[in-house]
Amino acid sequence: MAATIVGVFQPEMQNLIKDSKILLVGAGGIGCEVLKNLVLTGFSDLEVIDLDTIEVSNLNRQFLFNKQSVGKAKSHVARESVLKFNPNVNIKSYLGNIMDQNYDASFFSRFKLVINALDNKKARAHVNRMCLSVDIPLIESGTMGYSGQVEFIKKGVSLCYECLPKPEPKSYPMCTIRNTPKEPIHCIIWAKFLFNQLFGESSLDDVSMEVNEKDDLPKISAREWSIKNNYDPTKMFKKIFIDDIQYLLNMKDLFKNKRTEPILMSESILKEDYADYSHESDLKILDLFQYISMFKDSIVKIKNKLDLTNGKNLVWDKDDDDFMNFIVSCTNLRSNIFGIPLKSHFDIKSMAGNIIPAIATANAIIAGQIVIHALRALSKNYERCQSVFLRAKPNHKGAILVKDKKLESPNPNCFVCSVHGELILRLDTTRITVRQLDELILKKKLNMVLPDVMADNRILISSNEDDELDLYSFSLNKIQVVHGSRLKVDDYFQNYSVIIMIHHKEKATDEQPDFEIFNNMEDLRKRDEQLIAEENAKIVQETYDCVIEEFEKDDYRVDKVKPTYGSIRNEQTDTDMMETIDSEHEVSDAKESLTDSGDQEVSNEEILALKRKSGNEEETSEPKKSRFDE
Ligand SMILES: Nc1ncnc2c1ncn2[C@@H]1O[C@H](COP(=O)(O)OP(=O)(O)OP(=O)(O)O)[C@@H](O)[C@H]1O
Ligand SMILES: [Zn+2]
Repeated sequence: MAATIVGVFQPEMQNLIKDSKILLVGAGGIGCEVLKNLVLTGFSDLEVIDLDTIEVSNLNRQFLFNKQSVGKAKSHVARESVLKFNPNVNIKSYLGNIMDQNYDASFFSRFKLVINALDNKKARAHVNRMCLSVDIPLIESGTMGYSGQVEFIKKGVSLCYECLPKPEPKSYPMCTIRNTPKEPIHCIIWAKFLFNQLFGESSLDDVSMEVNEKDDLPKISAREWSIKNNYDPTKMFKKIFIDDIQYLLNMKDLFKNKRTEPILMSESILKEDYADYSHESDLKILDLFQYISMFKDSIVKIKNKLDLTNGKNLVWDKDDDDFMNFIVSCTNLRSNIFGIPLKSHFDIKSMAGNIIPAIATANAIIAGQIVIHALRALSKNYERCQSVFLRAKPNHKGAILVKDKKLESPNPNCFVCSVHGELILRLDTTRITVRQLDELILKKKLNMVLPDVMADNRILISSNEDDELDLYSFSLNKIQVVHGSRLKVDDYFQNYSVIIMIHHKEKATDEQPDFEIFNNMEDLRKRDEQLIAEENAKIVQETYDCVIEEFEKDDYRVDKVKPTYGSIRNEQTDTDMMETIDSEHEVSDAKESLTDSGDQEVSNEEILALKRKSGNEEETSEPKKSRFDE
């Protein structure tokens, strides 16, 4: 179109536009906009792939779709819609996962340029590796609310998608999730782990206890127990919300230090009548009996879905109503037990799905910039393909679209695009099994699809189904993978190889991560320093808690310290001050001044110093959010 209008592009560019075959990965919010732009610019040889079908919730911004398209494949409908703008364009559409083996190196090498319009790290990292392997330029993009970003990736010329570490989403200590939740988000995360444990992919994050049905029989996992009991909803309710809680209550030390003890529900609740919830608004908080009914219904419906998969695992999806009902009911039932405020279906869905509203205008701006980058990349004007950022608020020059000064060169230590990729994997070799190495570390964390692993010329993991290795259930040390072992890992599908050096570290507590990955020894050392600092802060905190506990007991009652506090907060009542002290009690901070104080010898000056410190801490402890990824 535009390319055929004389004067819009130089003849050379017109030819490039006409002759370039482009692959678009993703036909969602950004993808629809990009497809329309490409066609209107005059590109006439396009392929588009998306694994999903159209949902009603897509219609507000994915304007190539309408009500009649709901349930149909995004890629096919997007193709049909843009053909109405220009029927002479050659567009091929695929309903499929770009990580599927059909889309191998020979598939990718047919294109002049690939454009990513995806919504998850895993697929982005995979396309990055495929494009590096066949040396095809890639344009990577993403939006989050009003912000967005376009990046150009070319082997040896620019940073690749994995050159720099990506911020990790905020994580919570596993023991808080399993044992001592304090906020609704802890219960939401617990409910998502529970979903995976009962119906999804196995992980290290199991939350429901193993079951010992008879003393003389070995314990079985909650998943095995559920299968044995045919996912009976009443038995499941009793196990998860009564027996598991009783188990926690038996752990005497768990609820010291002002942690809220869970309240055990009486088994008589199991006999209550069904409480309908089907006509309630998503914005309303329901009563306990409605959540019990919702829980039981969701178990039955999800079990039916599980039966249809022929033994495969279910993958949690916020847009599946039964999965969401499971999360909502589990979250609120657990919150109720731990005295945590309940949340509406709407709020829980936003938190569980990490939902930040998608903004059509942000997608449109980013899609426009993608096509500008595409024209520059095709004419090999790489130096002008520096990253462009859409800002939620204007910068000091009043601009919302800002670009980097120059195109960044590749990171020479990148474990993906550098010649000799190496990584250090720190884990407890006595606890991590070969299966966990394969599924959780290589596939889930390092985004591989079909890894093969060798150590000392022995094959440990094979992507070839005919190789019967059967080492999956062994821990790494049992197969002589120990501190100092070097694993050679290849993913021939991604044409990607990396050496993984094993660093053994005993996992002492539940709170420690199951494994950590470092690019080099320097990063590992820095992490150790950080851990030591955190450990010291914890010791100081415990000392502080002891001192305050004594202080609150008798001699140092609030009325006795009033004069000192009164001079700062003279508007406060005694009860206000009691609350102030309590809430500061919770703030974790390094309170060095108290490390060697005697129990009751704490002075008011020291308390004041602590108050100031905890104030500072609160200002800087804002969690950092990860951008553009689920
Ligand atoms: N591995 C993959 N292969 C092919 N397409 C993928 C893959 N992973 C994600 N996608 C597609 O990328 C698109 C991303 O678009 P977008 O971010 O607008 O998500 P959405 O699912 O349409 O919207 P929302 O997540 O907000 O409901 C989706 O259509 C999704 O199906
Ligand atoms: Zn790289």
